Amino acid sequence: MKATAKAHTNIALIKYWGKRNEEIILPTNNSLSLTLDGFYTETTVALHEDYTEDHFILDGQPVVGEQYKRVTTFLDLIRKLAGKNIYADVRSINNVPTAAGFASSASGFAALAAAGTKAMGIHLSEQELSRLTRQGSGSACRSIYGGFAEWRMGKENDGSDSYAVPIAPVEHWDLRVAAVILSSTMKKVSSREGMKRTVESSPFFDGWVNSIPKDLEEIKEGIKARNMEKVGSIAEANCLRMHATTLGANPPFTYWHDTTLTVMQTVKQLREQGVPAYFTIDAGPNVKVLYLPENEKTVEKVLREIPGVTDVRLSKSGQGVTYI
Ligand SMILES: O=C(O)C[C@@](O)(CF)CCOP(=O)(O)OP(=O)(O)O
Repeated sequence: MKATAKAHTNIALIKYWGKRNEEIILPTNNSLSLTLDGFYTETTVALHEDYTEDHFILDGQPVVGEQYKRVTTFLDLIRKLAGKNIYADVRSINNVPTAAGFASSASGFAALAAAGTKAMGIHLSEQELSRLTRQGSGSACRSIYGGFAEWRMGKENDGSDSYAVPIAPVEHWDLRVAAVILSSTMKKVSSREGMKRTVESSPFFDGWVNSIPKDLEEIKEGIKARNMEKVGSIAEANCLRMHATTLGANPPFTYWHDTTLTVMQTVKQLREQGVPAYFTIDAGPNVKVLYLPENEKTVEKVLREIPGVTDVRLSKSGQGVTYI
């Protein structure tokens, strides 16, 4: 059996930052994201009776090591669900500028979960697919849906109630995102390592977690009302609170470098000039800027002129996972 699926990456407006369970990936807080049209992964899973292990080709290159291990471990979950001990040839094409700091693992694991379950003959609801995808990479569970999605952390220890739910479809609001790509040679602390260190050692972590419920409630009201100022300011403040936790970790760290700060200041200047733009930053130096369609030309021009910016990639909100 063979199946192909396409999934888009997503940008968190309320960040997932902290795990309460590393093994099955359970978070310390709810999160909320916007699925993006511009960046996606297409994955084909083909089952082979004669294989004794999985084969994984990413953008034409065989994958080995840690990345291979994460994929084959994830496929074990699907094999267990299907009650089949069969291996697969997995081929993924990433249309995600990994340099853009987008978690290509988000679109990658969502596409893999969809193609893998279909190839194995398992029919999951979107909620069940999101719950499975979560165990590949937390943020990926939100990419099952298009538009705005919320990952509910759940209360159970087995993860049975930890999955994403749709908040508003793509058609609800044409909110745009510009991925500002910076030339960065910084050694990155992975989101997984960064979260772990922060949870374990940052005195600011509890303040971060306690701030989420109010942020989440208010940003959902803002999305419903298509209120750019409300959604943008909450997203920006939430991102700053997330990154504040890293400064308090032991050893302290930050994902930002000089150009990151310049972009943040430029976004604030755009607002002072009457252009509603807001930034958010994930586990890397790159900045994502939220803006409205009517301001696209101004926003792109201003961002491209910032020294140290190597590219600006524009995206609309995108669809959830689809089968090709
Ligand atoms: O996307 C967000 O909510 C915020 C972040 O991007 C960081 F800012 C976290 C992404 O974490 P992920 O790569 O999903 O971790 P995994 O579960 O260890 O694979």
